[in-house]
Amino acid sequence: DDESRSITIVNESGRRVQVHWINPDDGELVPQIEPDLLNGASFDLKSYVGHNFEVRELPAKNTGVCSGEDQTCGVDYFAVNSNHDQVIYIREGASIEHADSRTAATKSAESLLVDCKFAAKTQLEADPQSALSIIDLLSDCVKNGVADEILKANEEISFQEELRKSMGDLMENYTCADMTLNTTEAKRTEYWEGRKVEVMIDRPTAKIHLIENFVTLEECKAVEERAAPNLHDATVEDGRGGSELSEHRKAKQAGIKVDWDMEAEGDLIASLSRRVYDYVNHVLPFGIKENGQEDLMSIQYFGRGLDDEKPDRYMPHCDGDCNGLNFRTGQRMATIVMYCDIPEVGGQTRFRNSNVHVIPKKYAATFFSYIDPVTMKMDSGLTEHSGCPVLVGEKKIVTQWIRLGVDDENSWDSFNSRKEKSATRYILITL
Ligand SMILES: O=C(O)CCC(=O)C(=O)O
Ligand SMILES: [Fe+2]
Repeated sequence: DDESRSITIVNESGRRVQVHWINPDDGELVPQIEPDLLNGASFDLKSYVGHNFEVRELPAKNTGVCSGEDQTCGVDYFAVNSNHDQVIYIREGASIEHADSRTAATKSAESLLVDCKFAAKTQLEADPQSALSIIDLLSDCVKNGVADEILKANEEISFQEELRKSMGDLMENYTCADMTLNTTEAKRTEYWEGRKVEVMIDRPTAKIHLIENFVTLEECKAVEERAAPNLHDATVEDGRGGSELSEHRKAKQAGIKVDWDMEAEGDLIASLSRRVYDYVNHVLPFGIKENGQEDLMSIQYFGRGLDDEKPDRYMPHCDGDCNGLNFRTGQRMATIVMYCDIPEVGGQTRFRNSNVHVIPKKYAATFFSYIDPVTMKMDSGLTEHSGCPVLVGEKKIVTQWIRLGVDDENSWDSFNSRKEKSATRYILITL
């Protein structure tokens, strides 16, 4: 959980030491490594923020005494803090140096400043009147140093991200096929209007929530009835503003217009749709309205048996932009997938890059958003997701893709038809 930390303990004291956890209830010393930690050795300790430890030097085996001047054994203490990458260095006389992600960052900031300060001082000594240009010199020096550090960190993040994505890619078919895999454990549980909400991912640009009892049997029936006459093969964007059939997305679908005039009379579809926007507005500070939004979408996957080679499925994709760049007005930034019918085999919703695996639960919903409402930057892949192959039974979901920056005058299709216009031009040129 959020409070657990893995701590590396490195013994550089020149002696054997013993490491004890101090039980806060009775002060009892609980050994963490048996029989002791040899000089030059290290081990990883699983602990929690706030836990206290004692490190004690052990007497030398041959002399029976410790290294201190009066032959006393050195003792020191440390507490697990909330930073990551904590390393406890045990130095001479068992004195402790506690390093972590913050001290490492502070150290590199310090060493950066030392060089800049030196340059500024040299300049000041050469020309004591040049205060202004020294400020420039100093700030340029710091700016360049910080930029270099950020660049290095970002380079590392990109490298790790590539690794994680290629592993997710490789794992997709295995994890979909693994019927023993359960829904991933939540980070924490919340409640929304009496419904249990499991928070799976909570990052500035990416949130994934599972909400129980989001939709009712009656609402599911109402959607299914309205969808039935319009069900057709699902399509994907063809990259030129149009749409096309694809192995990427094999399912039936039908758009469902919400009759907002009927909301006051308690129309089932309108009240479901209202709940969708209420939830989005509960999580995100945009005050989203229904005007100009996409229709609700009924998506239905049909199982044709365990050895179907081309089962209904929805291959990994992002619903909106997931390139880490700025949000574009009128585009999607959140999705709610509601589960009406659950297949017997297959049909999990899977977020491969964040290792969130969801076994659909009847009437539950998966909410995810892919925008940082503060910086307006888009997610860079954590909300990429798929609908695993449906092999036995039927999976019927209702999806709402939620856009930002649409209204009656600028409805969602006006943002897409701009692309379609250029697609028409493209076709004319190729003809
Ligand atoms: O079928 C699923 O579980 C995922 C559906 C989906 O990706 C979508 O509707 O955008
Ligand atoms: Fe999707």
